[in-house]
Amino acid sequence: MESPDRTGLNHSSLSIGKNASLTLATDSLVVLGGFELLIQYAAQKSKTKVRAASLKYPVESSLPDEVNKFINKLLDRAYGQSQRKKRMKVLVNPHSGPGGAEKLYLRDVEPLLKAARCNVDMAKTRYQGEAIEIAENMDIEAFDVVAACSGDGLPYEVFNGLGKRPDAKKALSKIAVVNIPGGSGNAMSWNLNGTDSASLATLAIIKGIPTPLDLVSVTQGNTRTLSFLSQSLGIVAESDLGTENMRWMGGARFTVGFLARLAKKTVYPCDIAVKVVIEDKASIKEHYRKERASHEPASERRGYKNLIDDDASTSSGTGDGLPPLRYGTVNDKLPEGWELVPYDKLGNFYCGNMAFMAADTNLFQAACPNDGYMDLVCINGDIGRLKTLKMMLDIENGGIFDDALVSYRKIRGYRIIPKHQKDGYISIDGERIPFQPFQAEVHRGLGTVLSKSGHMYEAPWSV
Ligand SMILES: Nc1ncnc2c1ncn2[C@@H]1O[C@H](COP(=O)(O)OP(=O)(O)OP(=O)(O)O)[C@@H](O)[C@H]1O
Repeated sequence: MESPDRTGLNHSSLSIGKNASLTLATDSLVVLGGFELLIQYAAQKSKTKVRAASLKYPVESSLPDEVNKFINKLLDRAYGQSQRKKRMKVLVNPHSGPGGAEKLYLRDVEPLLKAARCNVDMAKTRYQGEAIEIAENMDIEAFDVVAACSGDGLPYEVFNGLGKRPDAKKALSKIAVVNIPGGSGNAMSWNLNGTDSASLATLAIIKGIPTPLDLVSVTQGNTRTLSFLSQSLGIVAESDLGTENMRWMGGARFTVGFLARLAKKTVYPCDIAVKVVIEDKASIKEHYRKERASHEPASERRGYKNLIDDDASTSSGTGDGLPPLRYGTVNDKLPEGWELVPYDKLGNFYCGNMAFMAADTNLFQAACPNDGYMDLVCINGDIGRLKTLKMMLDIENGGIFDDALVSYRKIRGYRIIPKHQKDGYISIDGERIPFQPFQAEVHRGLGTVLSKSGHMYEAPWSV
């Protein structure tokens, strides 16, 4: 306590104008009376752009409690259940996208993160694979989020870096991996932020809700990698990976590549064994509706404890690293009950974990972030060009799920062995892997992302 001096004034208190004073309390500064209230917010500039803006109002109140209550209420409304002042490790791929992700970051992203008082630690990636190292070695206690300002390639590396740690399970559940779209393929952002606009995505992330995400282990040779988006073999993989020379086109390169290959009616013969869980489309619709209506807490959306399955008990494992593989690797003998079936006319094998594969490509209409299943689409390659073109249109208008020529299943694992073809394309999350047999299985809610809804994708076409 400070005692008044000879003038009779208390120096802990300073009058700063009409009805206003500053008071030094034991551990804080109490501002009484007239002062300014600063509100920083995202101003809508166009359909696809928001910008950081601020409003200042003089406040003439001698009741700081009243003002604080108002501020807290405002922030509650703005953030809901989302965490404020997120601590973010931001990785910018300077070579990403047609215009350069770095410029985009400085202009559209950073001012919003600052206005939201996020604690940002930004690094530019210097070479391919660096994001794996950064995620593998980061202090997970110091951050809530790793944000990749890039295409889908960098988030893929971040998941895999977190997966390499001895404390992988904890790291993957504590750190939310998000994408600020800056590449040419921004599927992750379409699914979770509902946009490929960098500024709108940043706003979605600032307000995002932690959401468990199923991750898929892919084994090939002696490697095990984590996939968060998709695995494909056939026309889609080829259209994506076989068109690197058309990168300047941006998203259109995919469609152009697809149409060029379609004209050839190519088939990609394979032997495939699948652990199917839901086989018919009516039951898949039922399952999807249940997921959409379910609001169980995030902690209940991880591991396999709720799944009724003969091999469920061994799935989560007790160690701190990645969960053990329930179905072994591609080098082991086929798991019990699996049967290799020849798909001699396969045109497209596409296994998805998210709903959108690109802008306007909501192929996996029944995909859910953490239902513990992968969605498998198989389409024959010999079905005729007109029908295939109709299918492409169906993807755009939400009719692909019900197309009788499309096989759609909810599965928990598979093995695929390409045959009668020396080389070809296999894509894991848009990255090319060798054209050799591989096996995949899903781990329920192993990873974490931020989403707008907290439990579903931002897809326009559900089932
Ligand atoms: N400085 C760098 N130089 C070269 N490659 C890099 C660099 N930083 C990151 N990369 C690599 O770039 C690849 C593409 O990453 P990104 O996440 O942007 O996905 P993308 O959608 O393929 O991007 P885009 O299609 O726009 O190039 C990743 O494999 C990543 O490791």
